[in-house]
Amino acid sequence: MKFKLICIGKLTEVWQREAAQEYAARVQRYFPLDIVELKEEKGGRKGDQTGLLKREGERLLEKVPARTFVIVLDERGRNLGSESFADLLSTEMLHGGRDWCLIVGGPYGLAPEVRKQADLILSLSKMTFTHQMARVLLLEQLYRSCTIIKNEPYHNR
Ligand SMILES: C[S@@+](CC[C@H](N)C(=O)[O-])C[C@H]1O[C@@H](n2cnc3c(N)ncnc32)[C@H](O)[C@@H]1O
Repeated sequence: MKFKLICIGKLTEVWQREAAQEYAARVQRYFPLDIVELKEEKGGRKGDQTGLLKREGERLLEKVPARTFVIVLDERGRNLGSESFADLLSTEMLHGGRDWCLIVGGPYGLAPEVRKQADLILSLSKMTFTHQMARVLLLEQLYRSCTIIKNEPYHNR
């Protein structure tokens, strides 16, 4: 089993890159993780956000491997506790056998066409985070799930 994380936009600050690298390295102790960073489309401030999201979405969907379990990150999605998220991962490992493809949108979110491809639309909170923060939080939750599955002390349950 492996993870592919597809993100729109860069981590602009050093502290964001360091946090993402730290948690990505921790996840990789358990599973291979490929992070693909796609360029943001320009022009959102001029008002054509629908067109921008559509173009971003088309590029993004080209990177989604076939037969993966697709998790789209969106604040309007399903809220899962960390242990439920870990259960989902463990069930997929034991019975599903599919790799996971996780998608974080850009500053203007994600096109409906991307959400339609989701097996799960996952919310980290009802609050909105920057795409950079969402990436870091997701990586931390992936790492946390790995430690929960292995019954390691990080989660302190
Ligand atoms: C700044 S947010 C986009 C906000 C945009 N206005 C929207 O309505 O989706 C950038 C990306 O970060 C992720 N994100 C931000 N907050 C999130 C949350 N609470 N739960 C899950 N993903 C979130 C999503 O993938 C989102 O597309």
